[in-house]
Amino acid sequence: MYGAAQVPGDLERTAFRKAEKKYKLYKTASKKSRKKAVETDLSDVYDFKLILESFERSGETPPGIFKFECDFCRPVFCFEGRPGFYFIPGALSTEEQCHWVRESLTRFPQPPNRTNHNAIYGPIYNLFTAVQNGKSLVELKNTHEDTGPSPTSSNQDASRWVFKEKSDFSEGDICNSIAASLLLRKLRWSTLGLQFDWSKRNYDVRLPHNKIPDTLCQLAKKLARPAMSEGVQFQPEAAIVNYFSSGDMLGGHLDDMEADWSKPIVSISLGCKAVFLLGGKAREDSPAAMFLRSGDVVLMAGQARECFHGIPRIFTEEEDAEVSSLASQFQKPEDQLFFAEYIRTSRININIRQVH
Ligand SMILES: O=C(O)CCC(=O)C(=O)O
Ligand SMILES: [Fe+2]
Repeated sequence: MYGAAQVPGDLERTAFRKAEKKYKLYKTASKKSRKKAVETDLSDVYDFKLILESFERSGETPPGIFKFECDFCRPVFCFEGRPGFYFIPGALSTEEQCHWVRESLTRFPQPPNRTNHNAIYGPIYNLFTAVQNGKSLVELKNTHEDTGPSPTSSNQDASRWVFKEKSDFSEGDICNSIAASLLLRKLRWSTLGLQFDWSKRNYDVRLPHNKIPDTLCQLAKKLARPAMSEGVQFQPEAAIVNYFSSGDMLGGHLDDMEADWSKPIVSISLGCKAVFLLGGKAREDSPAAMFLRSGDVVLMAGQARECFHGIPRIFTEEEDAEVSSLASQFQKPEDQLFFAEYIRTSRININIRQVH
Protein backbone atom coordinates (compact mmCIF):
# COMPACT_ATOMS: atom_id res chain seq x y z
CA MET A 1 0.00 0.00 0.00
CA TYR A 2 2.45 2.65 1.18
CA GLY A 3 5.99 3.18 -0.02
CA ALA A 4 6.03 0.23 -2.41
CA ALA A 5 9.53 -0.40 -3.74
CA GLN A 6 10.24 1.68 -6.83
CA VAL A 7 13.27 2.29 -8.97
CA PRO A 8 14.03 5.98 -8.19
CA GLY A 9 14.65 6.89 -11.84
CA ASP A 10 11.29 5.43 -12.89
CA LEU A 11 9.48 7.12 -10.04
CA GLU A 12 10.72 10.54 -11.08
CA ARG A 13 9.46 10.05 -14.60
CA THR A 14 5.85 9.09 -14.01
CA ALA A 15 2.96 11.51 -14.44
CA PHE A 16 1.84 10.75 -10.89
CA ARG A 17 5.25 11.66 -9.49
CA LYS A 18 5.31 14.86 -11.52
CA ALA A 19 1.97 15.89 -10.05
CA GLU A 20 3.20 15.08 -6.54
CA LYS A 21 6.20 17.31 -7.09
CA LYS A 22 4.01 20.07 -8.48
CA TYR A 23 1.76 20.21 -5.41
CA LYS A 24 4.10 19.33 -2.56
CA LEU A 25 5.11 21.99 -0.06
CA TYR A 26 8.29 23.90 -0.75
CA LYS A 27 9.51 26.46 1.74
CA THR A 28 11.60 29.54 1.11
CA ALA A 29 15.22 29.18 2.13
CA SER A 30 15.23 32.45 4.12
CA LYS A 31 17.09 32.17 7.43
CA LYS A 32 16.19 35.61 8.75
CA SER A 33 12.41 35.69 8.44
CA ARG A 34 9.99 32.83 9.10
CA LYS A 35 10.13 30.27 6.30
CA LYS A 36 7.14 30.68 4.02
CA ALA A 37 5.42 28.30 1.63
CA VAL A 38 6.45 28.86 -1.97
CA GLU A 39 3.38 29.67 -4.04
CA THR A 40 1.92 26.67 -5.88
CA ASP A 41 -0.05 26.85 -9.13
CA LEU A 42 -3.41 25.47 -8.04
CA SER A 43 -5.33 26.47 -11.17
CA ASP A 44 -5.78 22.82 -12.27
CA VAL A 45 -7.15 21.64 -8.92
CA TYR A 46 -10.86 20.73 -8.97
CA ASP A 47 -12.76 22.58 -6.27
CA PHE A 48 -15.93 20.68 -5.34
CA LYS A 49 -17.04 23.40 -2.94
CA LEU A 50 -17.33 25.78 -5.91
CA ILE A 51 -18.77 23.01 -8.10
CA LEU A 52 -21.47 22.37 -5.48
CA GLU A 53 -22.26 26.09 -5.10
CA SER A 54 -22.55 26.53 -8.84
CA PHE A 55 -24.64 23.35 -9.13
CA GLU A 56 -27.04 24.61 -6.45
CA ARG A 57 -27.39 27.93 -8.32
CA SER A 58 -27.69 26.72 -11.88
CA GLY A 59 -28.10 22.93 -11.83
CA GLU A 60 -24.98 22.71 -13.98
CA THR A 61 -21.62 21.03 -13.54
CA PRO A 62 -18.30 21.79 -15.28
CA PRO A 63 -17.20 19.68 -18.25
CA GLY A 64 -16.03 16.20 -17.20
CA ILE A 65 -18.07 16.17 -13.97
CA PHE A 66 -21.65 15.05 -13.43
CA LYS A 67 -24.04 14.79 -10.53
CA PHE A 68 -24.59 11.15 -9.68
CA GLU A 69 -28.27 10.28 -9.53
CA CYS A 70 -29.01 8.63 -6.18
CA ASP A 71 -31.20 9.15 -3.15
CA PHE A 72 -28.33 10.27 -0.91
CA CYS A 73 -29.26 13.32 1.17
CA ARG A 74 -26.52 15.49 -0.42
CA PRO A 75 -25.33 15.95 -3.99
CA VAL A 76 -22.74 13.36 -5.04
CA PHE A 77 -20.39 14.12 -7.95
CA CYS A 78 -18.43 11.85 -10.27
CA PHE A 79 -15.82 12.28 -13.00
CA GLU A 80 -16.63 11.10 -16.51
CA GLY A 81 -14.19 8.33 -17.41
CA ARG A 82 -13.28 7.56 -13.78
CA PRO A 83 -15.92 5.02 -12.73
CA GLY A 84 -16.22 4.09 -9.07
CA PHE A 85 -15.02 7.42 -7.70
CA TYR A 86 -17.56 9.55 -5.80
CA PHE A 87 -17.07 12.95 -4.16
CA ILE A 88 -19.56 14.16 -1.52
CA PRO A 89 -18.65 17.77 -0.64
CA GLY A 90 -19.59 18.82 2.89
CA ALA A 91 -21.04 15.42 3.78
CA LEU A 92 -20.45 15.96 7.52
CA SER A 93 -21.88 18.83 9.57
CA THR A 94 -19.48 20.92 11.69
CA GLU A 95 -20.84 19.17 14.77
CA GLU A 96 -20.08 15.75 13.29
CA GLN A 97 -16.60 16.91 12.28
CA CYS A 98 -15.93 18.04 15.88
CA HIS A 99 -17.10 14.69 17.19
CA TRP A 100 -14.80 12.71 14.88
CA VAL A 101 -11.81 14.97 15.57
CA ARG A 102 -12.28 14.27 19.30
CA GLU A 103 -12.66 10.55 18.72
CA SER A 104 -9.61 10.47 16.44
CA LEU A 105 -7.44 12.04 19.14
CA THR A 106 -8.81 10.33 22.23
CA ARG A 107 -10.52 6.99 21.58
CA PHE A 108 -9.04 5.79 18.27
CA PRO A 109 -5.37 5.65 19.37
CA GLN A 110 -6.26 3.63 22.52
CA PRO A 111 -5.02 0.01 22.73
CA PRO A 112 -5.74 -2.57 21.45
CA ASN A 113 -5.80 -0.25 18.43
CA ARG A 114 -2.25 0.21 17.26
CA THR A 115 -0.45 3.37 16.23
CA ASN A 116 2.91 4.20 14.69
CA HIS A 117 4.20 4.66 18.28
CA ASN A 118 3.71 0.98 19.18
CA ALA A 119 6.95 -0.16 17.60
CA ILE A 120 9.02 2.10 19.88
CA TYR A 121 7.02 2.51 23.09
CA GLY A 122 4.59 -0.40 23.13
CA PRO A 123 0.91 0.39 23.65
CA ILE A 124 0.29 3.90 24.99
CA TYR A 125 -2.86 4.63 26.97
CA ASN A 126 -4.49 8.07 27.32
CA LEU A 127 -2.05 10.05 25.21
CA PHE A 128 -4.41 12.96 24.79
CA THR A 129 -5.07 13.26 28.53
CA ALA A 130 -1.31 13.25 29.07
CA VAL A 131 -1.01 16.14 26.61
CA GLN A 132 -3.72 18.06 28.48
CA ASN A 133 -1.87 17.47 31.74
CA GLY A 134 1.53 18.46 30.34
CA LYS A 135 3.03 15.00 30.98
CA SER A 136 6.00 13.27 29.45
CA LEU A 137 6.47 9.61 28.59
CA VAL A 138 9.56 8.50 30.46
CA GLU A 139 11.59 5.33 30.26
CA LEU A 140 12.43 4.17 33.77
CA LYS A 141 15.85 2.76 34.52
CA ASN A 142 14.72 0.72 37.48
CA THR A 143 12.06 -1.66 36.25
CA HIS A 144 11.47 -3.24 39.69
CA GLU A 145 9.73 -0.14 40.97
CA ASP A 146 6.03 -0.82 41.25
CA THR A 147 4.40 1.97 39.35
CA GLY A 148 1.05 0.29 38.88
CA PRO A 149 -0.28 -0.64 35.46
CA SER A 150 2.26 0.40 32.87
CA PRO A 151 1.20 2.01 29.61
CA THR A 152 3.47 -0.50 27.98
CA SER A 153 2.94 -4.10 28.78
CA SER A 154 4.97 -5.62 25.98
CA ASN A 155 8.22 -6.38 27.78
CA GLN A 156 8.30 -6.31 31.54
CA ASP A 157 12.03 -7.11 31.79
CA ALA A 158 13.22 -4.38 29.53
CA SER A 159 12.53 -0.68 29.84
CA ARG A 160 9.15 0.62 30.96
CA TRP A 161 7.58 3.72 29.58
CA VAL A 162 5.17 5.61 31.84
CA PHE A 163 3.57 9.04 31.76
CA LYS A 164 4.88 11.30 34.50
CA GLU A 165 4.77 14.95 35.34
CA LYS A 166 8.04 16.83 34.98
CA SER A 167 8.14 17.41 38.74
CA ASP A 168 7.75 13.65 39.37
CA PHE A 169 11.08 12.52 38.04
CA SER A 170 14.67 13.55 38.15
CA GLU A 171 16.89 13.10 35.12
CA GLY A 172 18.97 10.48 36.99
CA ASP A 173 15.98 8.09 37.33
CA ILE A 174 15.26 7.82 33.66
CA CYS A 175 16.91 6.81 30.42
CA ASN A 176 14.78 8.75 28.02
CA SER A 177 11.75 10.99 27.94
CA ILE A 178 9.50 12.53 25.36
CA ALA A 179 6.79 15.13 25.90
CA ALA A 180 3.26 13.81 25.33
CA SER A 181 2.60 16.88 23.16
CA LEU A 182 5.45 15.82 20.86
CA LEU A 183 4.12 12.25 20.72
CA LEU A 184 0.75 13.62 19.64
CA ARG A 185 2.44 15.73 16.94
CA LYS A 186 4.24 12.62 15.76
CA LEU A 187 1.12 10.45 15.72
CA ARG A 188 0.90 9.38 12.08
CA TRP A 189 -1.68 6.59 12.04
CA SER A 190 -3.94 4.45 14.17
CA THR A 191 -5.81 1.33 13.07
CA LEU A 192 -9.33 0.40 14.15
CA GLY A 193 -11.14 -2.91 13.92
CA LEU A 194 -9.10 -5.59 12.15
CA GLN A 195 -5.52 -4.44 12.56
CA PHE A 196 -3.49 -3.64 9.49
CA ASP A 197 0.10 -4.86 9.73
CA TRP A 198 2.25 -2.35 7.87
CA SER A 199 5.33 -4.56 7.71
CA LYS A 200 3.40 -7.39 6.02
CA ARG A 201 1.09 -4.94 4.24
CA ASN A 202 -1.88 -7.05 5.21
CA TYR A 203 -4.52 -7.46 7.90
CA ASP A 204 -3.38 -9.62 10.80
CA VAL A 205 -6.59 -11.13 12.10
CA ARG A 206 -4.71 -12.72 15.04
CA LEU A 207 -3.90 -9.35 16.57
CA PRO A 208 -6.23 -8.37 19.43
CA HIS A 209 -8.78 -5.83 18.28
CA ASN A 210 -12.11 -4.25 19.07
CA LYS A 211 -14.92 -3.92 16.58
CA ILE A 212 -15.17 -0.57 14.81
CA PRO A 213 -17.20 1.74 17.09
CA ASP A 214 -20.87 1.35 16.28
CA THR A 215 -21.48 5.03 15.49
CA LEU A 216 -18.61 5.03 12.97
CA CYS A 217 -19.97 1.82 11.51
CA GLN A 218 -23.44 3.33 11.06
CA LEU A 219 -22.00 6.51 9.54
CA ALA A 220 -19.84 4.54 7.08
CA LYS A 221 -22.80 2.41 6.02
CA LYS A 222 -24.81 5.54 5.30
CA LEU A 223 -21.97 7.29 3.45
CA ALA A 224 -21.18 4.17 1.37
CA ARG A 225 -24.68 3.94 -0.09
CA PRO A 226 -24.04 5.82 -3.37
CA ALA A 227 -21.32 3.27 -4.23
CA MET A 228 -23.28 0.14 -3.25
CA SER A 229 -25.44 -2.06 -5.46
CA GLU A 230 -29.15 -2.13 -4.72
CA GLY A 231 -29.95 -4.23 -1.64
CA VAL A 232 -26.29 -4.75 -0.59
CA GLN A 233 -24.97 -3.22 2.61
CA PHE A 234 -21.41 -2.12 3.31
CA GLN A 235 -19.87 -4.04 6.26
CA PRO A 236 -17.15 -1.91 7.92
CA GLU A 237 -14.47 -4.13 9.44
CA ALA A 238 -11.36 -1.95 9.60
CA ALA A 239 -10.34 1.67 9.44
CA ILE A 240 -7.05 3.47 9.10
CA VAL A 241 -6.82 6.91 10.63
CA ASN A 242 -4.12 9.10 9.10
CA TYR A 243 -2.84 12.15 10.95
CA PHE A 244 -1.06 14.81 8.87
CA SER A 245 0.84 17.89 9.94
CA SER A 246 2.61 20.55 7.90
CA GLY A 247 4.84 19.07 5.20
CA ASP A 248 3.41 15.53 5.55
CA MET A 249 2.28 13.76 2.45
CA LEU A 250 0.90 10.34 1.53
CA GLY A 251 2.63 8.95 -1.53
CA GLY A 252 0.75 7.45 -4.48
CA HIS A 253 -0.52 3.99 -3.62
CA LEU A 254 -3.26 1.41 -4.08
CA ASP A 255 -5.34 -0.08 -1.28
CA ASP A 256 -5.45 -3.63 -2.52
CA MET A 257 -5.49 -5.80 0.61
CA GLU A 258 -9.26 -6.10 0.83
CA ALA A 259 -10.96 -9.12 -0.77
CA ASP A 260 -13.84 -7.48 -2.62
CA TRP A 261 -12.96 -4.37 -4.59
CA SER A 262 -16.58 -3.79 -5.55
CA LYS A 263 -16.98 -2.50 -1.97
CA PRO A 264 -15.94 1.12 -1.44
CA ILE A 265 -13.30 2.65 0.76
CA VAL A 266 -15.15 5.36 2.65
CA SER A 267 -12.77 8.23 3.25
CA ILE A 268 -13.58 11.13 5.59
CA SER A 269 -11.54 14.34 5.70
CA LEU A 270 -11.21 16.47 8.86
CA GLY A 271 -9.20 19.60 9.57
CA CYS A 272 -6.87 21.40 7.20
CA LYS A 273 -7.53 21.47 3.48
CA ALA A 274 -5.50 19.08 1.31
CA VAL A 275 -4.81 18.26 -2.32
CA PHE A 276 -5.86 14.75 -3.31
CA LEU A 277 -4.54 13.09 -6.49
CA LEU A 278 -6.64 10.48 -8.25
CA GLY A 279 -4.54 8.75 -10.89
CA GLY A 280 -5.21 5.87 -13.21
CA LYS A 281 -4.29 2.20 -13.07
CA ALA A 282 -0.67 3.00 -13.93
CA ARG A 283 1.60 5.61 -12.40
CA GLU A 284 2.14 6.91 -15.92
CA ASP A 285 -1.51 8.03 -16.11
CA SER A 286 -2.08 11.71 -15.38
CA PRO A 287 -3.89 12.21 -12.08
CA ALA A 288 -6.76 14.59 -11.45
CA ALA A 289 -6.06 16.94 -8.52
CA MET A 290 -8.84 18.08 -6.20
CA PHE A 291 -9.14 19.87 -2.86
CA LEU A 292 -10.33 17.90 0.16
CA ARG A 293 -11.83 20.00 2.94
CA SER A 294 -13.01 19.18 6.41
CA GLY A 295 -16.31 17.34 6.13
CA ASP A 296 -15.77 16.10 2.55
CA VAL A 297 -16.19 12.40 1.87
CA VAL A 298 -14.72 10.38 -0.99
CA LEU A 299 -15.74 6.86 -2.01
CA MET A 300 -13.50 4.60 -4.08
CA ALA A 301 -15.09 1.43 -5.37
CA GLY A 302 -14.84 -0.94 -8.35
CA GLN A 303 -12.42 0.39 -10.97
CA ALA A 304 -11.43 3.33 -8.75
CA ARG A 305 -9.97 0.76 -6.32
CA GLU A 306 -7.35 0.00 -8.97
CA CYS A 307 -6.32 3.64 -9.30
CA PHE A 308 -3.25 5.19 -7.71
CA HIS A 309 -4.07 7.98 -5.31
CA GLY A 310 -2.36 10.05 -2.64
CA ILE A 311 -2.07 13.33 -0.75
CA PRO A 312 0.85 15.49 -1.92
CA ARG A 313 -0.04 18.49 0.21
CA ILE A 314 -1.90 19.78 3.21
CA PHE A 315 -2.38 23.49 3.81
CA THR A 316 -1.61 24.60 7.35
CA GLU A 317 -1.21 28.34 6.82
CA GLU A 318 -4.20 30.11 8.32
CA GLU A 319 -5.21 31.80 5.06
CA ASP A 320 -5.36 28.50 3.09
CA ALA A 321 -6.28 25.82 5.64
CA GLU A 322 -10.02 26.71 5.80
CA VAL A 323 -10.18 25.26 9.27
CA SER A 324 -10.88 28.27 11.49
CA SER A 325 -14.64 27.77 11.73
CA LEU A 326 -14.11 24.16 12.82
CA ALA A 327 -11.34 25.10 15.28
CA SER A 328 -13.52 27.83 16.79
CA GLN A 329 -16.09 25.19 17.82
CA PHE A 330 -13.59 23.85 20.36
CA GLN A 331 -13.52 26.87 22.65
CA LYS A 332 -15.35 25.77 25.77
CA PRO A 333 -14.83 24.23 28.22
CA GLU A 334 -11.15 25.10 28.59
CA ASP A 335 -9.82 21.56 27.89
CA GLN A 336 -11.35 21.70 24.42
CA LEU A 337 -8.70 24.22 23.42
CA PHE A 338 -6.22 21.39 22.92
CA PHE A 339 -8.40 20.07 20.10
CA ALA A 340 -8.55 23.56 18.53
CA GLU A 341 -4.80 23.96 18.78
CA TYR A 342 -4.19 20.56 17.18
CA ILE A 343 -6.64 20.80 14.31
CA ARG A 344 -5.63 24.34 13.30
CA THR A 345 -2.43 22.93 11.77
CA SER A 346 -3.39 19.29 11.16
CA ARG A 347 -5.50 17.09 8.97
CA ILE A 348 -7.11 13.78 9.92
CA ASN A 349 -8.38 11.22 7.44
CA ILE A 350 -10.52 8.28 8.53
CA ASN A 351 -10.84 5.64 5.85
CA ILE A 352 -13.13 2.74 6.47
CA ARG A 353 -12.93 -0.61 4.75
CA GLN A 354 -14.76 -3.89 4.36
CA VAL A 355 -11.96 -6.44 4.51
CA HIS A 356 -13.72 -9.71 3.58
O1 LIG B 1 -5.84 11.02 3.43
C1 LIG B 1 -6.58 10.75 2.50
O2 LIG B 1 -7.51 11.46 2.12
C2 LIG B 1 -6.36 9.44 1.74
C3 LIG B 1 -5.90 8.34 2.62
C4 LIG B 1 -5.63 7.07 1.89
O3 LIG B 1 -5.64 7.02 0.70
C5 LIG B 1 -5.33 5.84 2.63
O4 LIG B 1 -5.16 5.86 3.87
O5 LIG B 1 -5.25 4.78 2.01
FE1 LIG C 1 -5.54 5.00 0.01
